[in-house]
Amino acid sequence: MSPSDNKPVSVTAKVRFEHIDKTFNRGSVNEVVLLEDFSLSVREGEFVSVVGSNGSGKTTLLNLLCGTLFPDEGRIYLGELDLTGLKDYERAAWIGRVFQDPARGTCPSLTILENMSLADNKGKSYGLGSGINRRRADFYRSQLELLHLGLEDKLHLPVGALSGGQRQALALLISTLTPIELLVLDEHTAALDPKASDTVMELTEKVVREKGITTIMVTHNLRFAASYGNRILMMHQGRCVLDAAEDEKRQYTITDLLKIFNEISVECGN
Ligand SMILES: Nc1ncnc2c1ncn2[C@@H]1O[C@H](COP(=O)(O)OP(=O)(O)OP(=O)(O)O)[C@@H](O)[C@H]1O
Repeated sequence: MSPSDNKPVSVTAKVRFEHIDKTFNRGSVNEVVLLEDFSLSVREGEFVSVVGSNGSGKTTLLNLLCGTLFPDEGRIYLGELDLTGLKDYERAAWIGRVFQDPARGTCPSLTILENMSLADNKGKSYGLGSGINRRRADFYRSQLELLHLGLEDKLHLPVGALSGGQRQALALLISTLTPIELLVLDEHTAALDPKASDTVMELTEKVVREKGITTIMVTHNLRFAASYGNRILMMHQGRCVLDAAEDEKRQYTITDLLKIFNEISVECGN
């Protein structure tokens, strides 16, 4: 099935997790009962930051959303589209994901132009002769200019020659090159130095705002979670222990978030 066969009738990007159960290694000594009757709804255009303790289930939520994991029970929707049984590649036309490792979003041996051409063809059927779309080079240059990193003059440079920050900025751009409905950011600044992570975070907000993409960002950086986006979720042991949006979210300082985080950890004996 090609993704276009299953395009949602509505273009709303509202995400719904409905009554999700997820247990890893069921029946073994390593069994982890992570999600039980977990439900969550994200409105179209929301930029949600997800924070929480190690092992609280943040990445699992993203994996369930992107189709690299499947729930034991429950359903996951993107707008009207039931994603639950779709494989990751079947969801790729609608969902862009940027990973923690800058090496995962781009191919180092290919040039910036080649990487962008590949991303441009995401979700389309390939025929002989497709590949680098040189007529799109001007469009790629205009997109790269948005980053203000000078990459528009380096279209023929192999991506492996870029710094981690430049590469992550490119991965962000590439993941949003085609008109996706949901952007998933999986600790995408965690491997960068403080300056590069600030730059990538500023670019993230710019790209998300300009393209109006519904975004879910997992981060351990409470400063980013407090400063960016319009909703914050704090996860602990497979549950949302804090969910604040808009004005309520703006009331939370980093100190408040840290306090809640520490209180929850102490309550649970961590
Ligand atoms: N594929 C898997 N197989 C077995 N257990 C898993 C798998 N994926 C996640 N888990 C377990 O589920 C729990 C939640 O993991 P998850 O990676 O979602 O947490 P997280 O909140 O993203 O943590 P971190 O902040 O450390 O990245 C952990 O106990 C983890 O070991």
